Amino acid sequence: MDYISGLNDRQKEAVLHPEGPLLILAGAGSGKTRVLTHRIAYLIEERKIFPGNILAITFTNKAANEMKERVAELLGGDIGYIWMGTFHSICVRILRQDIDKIGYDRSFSIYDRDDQITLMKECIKEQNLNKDIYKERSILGNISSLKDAMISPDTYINQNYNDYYRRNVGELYALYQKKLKQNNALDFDDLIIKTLELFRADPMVLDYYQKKFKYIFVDEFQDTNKSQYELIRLLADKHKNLCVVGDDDQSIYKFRGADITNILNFEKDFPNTKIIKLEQNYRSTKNILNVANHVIKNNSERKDKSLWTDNEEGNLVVVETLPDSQEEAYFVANMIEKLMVEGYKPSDFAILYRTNAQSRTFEEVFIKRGIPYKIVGGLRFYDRKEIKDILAYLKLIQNPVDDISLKRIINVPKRGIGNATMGKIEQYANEVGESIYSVLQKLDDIPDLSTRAKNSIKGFVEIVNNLMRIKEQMSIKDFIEEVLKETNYIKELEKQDDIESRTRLENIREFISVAVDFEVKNPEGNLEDFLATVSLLSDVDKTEDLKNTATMLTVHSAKGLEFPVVFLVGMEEGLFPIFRALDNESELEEERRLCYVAITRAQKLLFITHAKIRTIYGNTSYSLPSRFIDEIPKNLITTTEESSNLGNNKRRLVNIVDRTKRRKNNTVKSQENKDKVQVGTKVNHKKWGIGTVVQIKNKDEDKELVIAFNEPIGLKRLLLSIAPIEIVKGD
Ligand SMILES: Nc1ncnc2c1ncn2[C@@H]1O[C@H](COP(=O)(O)OP(=O)(O)OP(=O)(O)O)[C@@H](O)[C@H]1O
Ligand SMILES: [Mg+2]
Repeated sequence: MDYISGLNDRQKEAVLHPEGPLLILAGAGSGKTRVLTHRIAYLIEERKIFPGNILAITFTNKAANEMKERVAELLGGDIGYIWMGTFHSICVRILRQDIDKIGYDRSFSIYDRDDQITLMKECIKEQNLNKDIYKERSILGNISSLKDAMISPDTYINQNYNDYYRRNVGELYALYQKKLKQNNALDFDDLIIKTLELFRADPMVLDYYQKKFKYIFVDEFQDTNKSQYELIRLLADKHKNLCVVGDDDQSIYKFRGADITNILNFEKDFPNTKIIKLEQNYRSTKNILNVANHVIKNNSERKDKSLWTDNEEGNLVVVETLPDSQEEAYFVANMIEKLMVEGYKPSDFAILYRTNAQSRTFEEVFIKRGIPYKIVGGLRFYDRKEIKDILAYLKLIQNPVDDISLKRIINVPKRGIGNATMGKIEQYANEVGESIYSVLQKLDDIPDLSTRAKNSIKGFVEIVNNLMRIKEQMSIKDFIEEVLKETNYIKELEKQDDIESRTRLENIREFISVAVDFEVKNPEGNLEDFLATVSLLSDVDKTEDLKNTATMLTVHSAKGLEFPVVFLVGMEEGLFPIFRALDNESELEEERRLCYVAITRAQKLLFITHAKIRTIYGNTSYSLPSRFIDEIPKNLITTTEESSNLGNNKRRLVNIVDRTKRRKNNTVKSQENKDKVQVGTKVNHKKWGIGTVVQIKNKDEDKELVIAFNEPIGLKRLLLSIAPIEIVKGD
């Protein structure tokens, strides 16, 4: 196959670049990722480079999957031995081999956000610090930045010895690390840091990977932080065949320590770097690109770039004002239905929003309308209780010193092992310096345990020991089913038999299908590999089969992707740009880059919407259109109404919004209908008016609803059976 036909001259030059460092700096949609994939294929096919000598890193799981697909397609098969993935997944692979050299067990657990929070809460308590001042989330944020900048707890404590607060943060950082180690666990930042530590501690290991990776590629280079940069710098140090591609206008992770100076350092660290700039955009219509250019040029901290396209002019960008977020969702749904009649497929559409919380309204409307959709990121599948429970069982079985996982499930389902009992056990474990699971094996040594508690614990230990014994003997799927059976997890849910428990069972089934899917894709993979993969499905980007569904995702997770039709929703001051950026110039510029990323995802059609009234988390407020909308010259935009008035054939497809404009609110009054109340249902209360159900809990035979009414009424708790409410029926 010919890997360079169909590329422009500059792109060809990059693909054919002989040896040595290569930096491709170019705007959105100019074919950076395409060059990268073509170069990989070219090296393998034409230059006969062994695929195992190639390492390619990108930012999200989804982008990594797309890259795999593109390369596999070019090679006419699969990607074979190429190492391709995110920074985190690559590091997990390295650490699984050799982390024992820096004192961890190779079966280490990977802690996600929730695990981290639990652990940090313990640290704050243990240090006797005031939890109103030391908030676990913000401390974890601090620690994460320190890790990115490769600052150790000791260094930080020494640097801030005279600052009471910071010194305590440093102490918490130290304790947190100690506890991670005790649990044989790593958080996401540690995956990078510990890999660096391993390379420093054991030059043989580093040497092995330096020799192995003769060619290294990094996509979205503008978003690598200091420690990630250090990692690739080390790996590329021997062969210096490092090819990085990036766009400073799309740098959107400054808050995570991504640093544009990496691009500058690059030329310093790798002398004789060949720099290639690409200026032709192949993705978007002239109108869309024009809009993007007009927005980004308001940033002062940027190198001027000219990005142009030969593509057709296309439709004007539609900017639509809607009364509230509900109407906004209906507008998008109607538009999608309309465009599907015109021949678009569900998978052509993306709904991009600034914050995950915005997806809820769209989901409800899409479900009602039967529009198939997937949520990337923020899909709380892996955050759901039942999934976390199963994962905790698996993690414990894999890594018995993982106290956090053990504590999560020792009494799930209920086994009569209460907090008091656990307190005694933990205290004893601390005293003797062993893991909880290990002291559970010798219950008689633990003081003050009741016989009843002991019996319950014995039962638990027996189950887990037994599972540990059989885990190698069956497939992952069978093993998970065995775990669910032996622990009575399924039985308890079946006994409960209500909507909640049925949903949970359904999610569990979905989880089992995740395992099946994993086994098909990784016939050699074991439980450990499976857990590593699942743990890496961070909420930034859950990989999913996105074929033939519309995609909902945050702008952050849309990086590098493209869609024929993009709806950029919630374009309001305080939402996008986000509230905290309103009075901070540099954060505002980051928001603008984010907006630029959003606009440049669109290939053919772009709709920008904003609502006049928005309710988020039960708070309703008036919103102004985003300043980014004002930055677009008026002659580049239209509204659906205007474009329908034009009667122009080309713009015909955007003119059927009239029916969105006024949906009638029929109120249906009937007791049976109350069964249909779900989270998100709009109800009319006799006294308080219209509100939205935001939470439903089972309460004895009844259900307790939490309903968000407009200010000043706010949140109210009501019992379903007696609440004087009626469902407000849309359409
Ligand atoms: N020479 C070319 N001829 C035709 N299409 C091209 C060419 N180069 C790139 N494309 C297409 O343009 C689109 C954008 O390319 P690609 O995703 O590689 O851009 P990018 O620079 O990586 O964008 P981003 O900055 O958003 O990551 C893709 O659909 C790609 O296939
Ligand atoms: Mg790209």
